Amino acid sequence: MVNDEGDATVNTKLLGYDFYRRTLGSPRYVVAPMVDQSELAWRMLCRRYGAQLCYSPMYHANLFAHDPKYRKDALQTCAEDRPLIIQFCGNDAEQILDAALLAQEHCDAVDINLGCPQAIAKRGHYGSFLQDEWELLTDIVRTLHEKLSVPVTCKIRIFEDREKTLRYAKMLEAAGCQLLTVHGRTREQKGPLTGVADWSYIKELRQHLKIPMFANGNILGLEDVHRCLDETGVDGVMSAEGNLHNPAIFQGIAPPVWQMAKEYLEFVELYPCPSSYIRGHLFKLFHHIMNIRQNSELRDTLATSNQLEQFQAVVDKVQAKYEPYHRGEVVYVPEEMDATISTDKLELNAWLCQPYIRASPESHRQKIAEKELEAVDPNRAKRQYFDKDGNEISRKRMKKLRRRQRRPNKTEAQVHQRHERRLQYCTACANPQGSKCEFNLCRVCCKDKCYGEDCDCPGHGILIKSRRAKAKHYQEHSKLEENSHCGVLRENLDSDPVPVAAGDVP
Ligand SMILES: Cc1cc2nc3c(=O)[nH]c(=O)nc-3n(C[C@H](O)[C@H](O)[C@H](O)COP(=O)(O)O)c2cc1C
Repeated sequence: MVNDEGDATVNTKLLGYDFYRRTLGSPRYVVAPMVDQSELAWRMLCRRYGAQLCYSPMYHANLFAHDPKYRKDALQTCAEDRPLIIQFCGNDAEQILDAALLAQEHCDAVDINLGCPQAIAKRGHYGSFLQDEWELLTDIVRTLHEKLSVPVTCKIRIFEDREKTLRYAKMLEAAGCQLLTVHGRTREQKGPLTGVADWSYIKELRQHLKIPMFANGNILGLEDVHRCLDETGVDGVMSAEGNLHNPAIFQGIAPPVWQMAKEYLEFVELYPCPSSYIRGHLFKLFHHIMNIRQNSELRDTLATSNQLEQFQAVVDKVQAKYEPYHRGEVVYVPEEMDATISTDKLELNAWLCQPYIRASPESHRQKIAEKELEAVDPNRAKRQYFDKDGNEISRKRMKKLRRRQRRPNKTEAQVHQRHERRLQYCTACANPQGSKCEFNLCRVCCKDKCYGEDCDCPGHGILIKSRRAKAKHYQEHSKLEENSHCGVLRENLDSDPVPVAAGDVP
């Protein structure tokens, strides 16, 4: 394993698919590296519920190499915590190597984080902010590949440019990367602009690379995992947010949140971790419950808890309140959501582990636009809505689009495709066109046209011309009947009032 100079040689370690199959055991279900969230206690819970490989949170190579306390906390693991990949960030080959040499006997591979898009990564010059420094990356990956006794792996984001993404991945493979995780989003897709990951890039890389690959992004349930495996041809699928909301995601079940929380806290008793991690996990698990207006006190209690007993008490309260509904002993009347937190009105089955569906980047842009307009003209802002192409649309239409985007298991492309199929714009304004309109207009413009040009649109049910003709007919043929019919006529017209102009019905 180790040569005369103390260096591990590449000849003695398993590489590529041998490493994937024999060392890792061909995992398909992978828990992502998550700062402050993929700690030992959580990993153990996930393994119990079907995770076949876990990543550690990302560690700073420099701190790990030089701060014994940081390293001791980071290396918290146990015999059952395998297979395990430990992830580092850094921008210096020797520094990362120093850290990795100290970690290698506690894990099955060392991963380099090349995907982090956060401002802190920009300041520290690591993660996705290295994705244009191919010489440096070659140096880092090659050094680890040559000097470690375990394989080196990488986690990347895509470039918008497909061809560049492929060259990037090939460069890492050529430098010695033995397994590549591809997060199908660009560096710019983060925070409220996260949006949907594009698996087609991952599929393309899979067709050109020889090393094993994991796909990451858009995994909200087990059906997504299998769809992703089928669509991209990758070897495994990695989940982060979906896993935090449902640690049993890889078993395709939705257990009650208190069950997962209790089991997690039992692992925390065995493998302690900072209270901030625990709070983070419980807030994620209880996301849907904590959004309910009546639970605001519970939310405050959890926010200020920092002892294991306090966390257990919160879990007990959640269980006491929701278990009778879960058992069917009491009929659940959906509760009202806190409007300051969620745009949904009611929450259904909030006590079951379920994914959190992020708002789309379009609705985020919409909110920003509304705020900006509000600042200029408070009355106008409330009336302005835009679709993803920037066209102004009605409030009703906007609500419909938002509802569609919140529907689980639909990629943005699918939602958009359906929307495109049905949605044509009015030729006179940016509102949606009536699907049967004679003049390719929205209802309002169509009505204006029919009034102004004395015509009918049966598609919209706007029959101005016919009604006026009918009115004239009555006027001309029965002076006597006119008054009695006029009332009926008016009644008929009320649903679609025709302005009474000179020469029209009096
Ligand atoms: C709480 C949290 C912490 C994360 N920490 C890391 C990390 O340490 N290293 C890393 O490469 N990615 C990290 N990520 C990104 C995820 O690994 C993953 O790439 C991203 O969330 C997309 O996957 P998802 O759609 O399944 O959430 C983190 C994500 C979350 C939500």
